[in-house]
Amino acid sequence: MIEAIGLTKRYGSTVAVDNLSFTVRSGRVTGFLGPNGAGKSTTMRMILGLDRPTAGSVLIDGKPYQELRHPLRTVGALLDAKWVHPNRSARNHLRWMAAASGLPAGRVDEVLDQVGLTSVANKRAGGFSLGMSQRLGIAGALLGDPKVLLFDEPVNGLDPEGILWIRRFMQDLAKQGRTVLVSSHLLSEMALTAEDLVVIGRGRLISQGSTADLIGGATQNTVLVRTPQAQHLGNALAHKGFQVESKPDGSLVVSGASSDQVGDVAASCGVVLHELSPQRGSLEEAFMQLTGDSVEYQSSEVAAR
Ligand SMILES: Nc1ncnc2c1ncn2[C@@H]1O[C@H](COP(=O)(O)OP(=O)(O)OP(=O)(O)O)[C@@H](O)[C@H]1O
Repeated sequence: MIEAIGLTKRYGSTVAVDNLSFTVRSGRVTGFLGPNGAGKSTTMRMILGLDRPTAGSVLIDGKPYQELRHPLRTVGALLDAKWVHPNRSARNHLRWMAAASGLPAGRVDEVLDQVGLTSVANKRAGGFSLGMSQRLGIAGALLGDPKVLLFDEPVNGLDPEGILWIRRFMQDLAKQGRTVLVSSHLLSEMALTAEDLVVIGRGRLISQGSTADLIGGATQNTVLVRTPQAQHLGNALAHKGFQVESKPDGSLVVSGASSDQVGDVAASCGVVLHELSPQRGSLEEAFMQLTGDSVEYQSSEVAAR
């Protein structure tokens, strides 16, 4: 578990992280979201003891990083996948990491296997594709078999296959009971990967909770209906107090009603339905709704909305 309590970081007059409190539970993937400059990387660095909070604290399994008895066996991180010696092989890079951290060399081949790099273990890491570099970075994070894992933008620049691999891998790590915190700009990807979300803006907490609740709370669910008797059904729904919008293609979008309610109204007035589908809001919509005022540099078009 990760617990931030009143976490604050100032760089001169810039408040990068501002009295931030949140909890990241074990056994789930938690997405860490926020507009550019929101303070995600700074928060991750403070979790890892790489930056000292100006005020407040952040605890890993109840302790600040500096007080962990076996830090690398407790928490692993992928912050920058290109952080390798280009001429070292993947295996030697990990051997060097293991030796520097007092971890058993036997872990190296295990983690190479875990991330699917065994066949290229003796190849120069400098020649690796971005996807392979990310896998190597993840292997490094796993060396100490930690219960807590942090990934900063792990899917940036990856192709769909690489993105899918990382998604499944993170979900598997969480299923093993680990705490997995992952920051990403790819919201649709986060909606699929993360069960919980922590959303920040301008260094402050905007929202935290389950992905489903966050999307449900910040967006409106509607029901799309297609029927050859649109006018008749539209009138009946409006009569029931539901809000109905007619689309140019003749379909109806009903707000304030469940698909069951719309179906019941249709049946009660003998209307034939060709489609009845609940429309859920997306994480993109929820994110824009939640972070609208927290974007550091906004285009005038967005700002004017
Ligand atoms: N070492 C530093 N010195 C001064 N200001 C900093 C430093 N590190 C971060 N900042 C500032 O703190 C704020 C938060 O930055 P941070 O990189 O944590 O945000 P982020 O959410 O990770 O952004 P992005 O999504 O763009 O990576 C920004 O205004 C940034 O300019």
